[in-house]
Amino acid sequence: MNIKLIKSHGSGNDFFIIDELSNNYHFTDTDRKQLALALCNRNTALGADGILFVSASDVADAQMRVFNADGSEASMCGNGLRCVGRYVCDLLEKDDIIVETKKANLYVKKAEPIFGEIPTYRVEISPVLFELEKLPMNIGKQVLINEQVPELDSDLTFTAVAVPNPHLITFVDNDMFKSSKQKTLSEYVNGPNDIFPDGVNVSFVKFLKKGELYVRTFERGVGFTNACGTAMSASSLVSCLLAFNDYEEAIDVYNNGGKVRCLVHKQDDKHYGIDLIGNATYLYDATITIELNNPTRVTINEKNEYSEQDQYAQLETFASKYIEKELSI
Ligand SMILES: N[C@@H](CCC[C@H](N)C(=O)O)C(=O)O
Repeated sequence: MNIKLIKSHGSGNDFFIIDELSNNYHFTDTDRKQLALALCNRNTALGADGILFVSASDVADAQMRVFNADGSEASMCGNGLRCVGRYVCDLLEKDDIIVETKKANLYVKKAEPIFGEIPTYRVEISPVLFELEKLPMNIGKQVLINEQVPELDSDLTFTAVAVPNPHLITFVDNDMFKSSKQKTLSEYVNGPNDIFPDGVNVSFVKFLKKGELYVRTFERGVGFTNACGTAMSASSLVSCLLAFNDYEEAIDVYNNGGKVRCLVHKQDDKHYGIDLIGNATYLYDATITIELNNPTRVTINEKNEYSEQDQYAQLETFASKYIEKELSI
């Protein structure tokens, strides 16, 4: 069959958008999994961190489903939601929309750029859940905020939060980014283990100065990515909980693919909301031919490159120089 794709990215976290809303595709979940495994492979196919399937919704303007590169389905994707938000806003000729995701209907709005004239969207990250059973994380506790977990590491302190996909966050110093600790820990908690039976996204975070963080994430179902939107949102929230940053104040989050901005809202002692603001950049569109029952062979019939990445590259350069200076890496 022929499938139309748009290759997009948010902070260099890259995805194929497949529109099931306007095209007459009839995918099963096995097809979606197979498509993710086939198309996201960077050695044998076009390559991406995941696929964002856009479909009709009974309760919102559209529905987004996220499949990671390993074929697993995620409940949310912050960088992906900005890309889907742009796609659906353009399709419906609207400046703001509601997108149905696995666990919540989320507000998305076209926003003022945070760098140059780059297409920018603000997305709601919700719900925010600290109950460890929601991740799930099994360590015989109900919540974990800035505490040691001897089963995981003898020095680091961790916070666990679901937004609603699961995140394990630790604030570290510069040397930690040069060590292999994040890789070893992430591979352990994303392999067969009793603490995180469904795996978890693992972020190492550096507080740079008030209103600025650097976040590096090993994503469940993918590995190290340039950036993870929900991880940067969750890390911003944790930075407010730990009093590094302030609620309702902009937090610029640097990552290996650029920079986003987060705003953390404290509704009361138990309820929080986060806005994630950043680019939604299109790289190309393409039509491919693929057999769903033998998806290893992918033929690209047509590919049109967009020119907007040239402008985005200025933000990438700016962010990487800043990270190099601040972290000496
Ligand atoms: N890159 C995403 C998160 C994608 C899902 C994640 N790998 C998971 O399995 O939870 C983001 O920008 O939030």
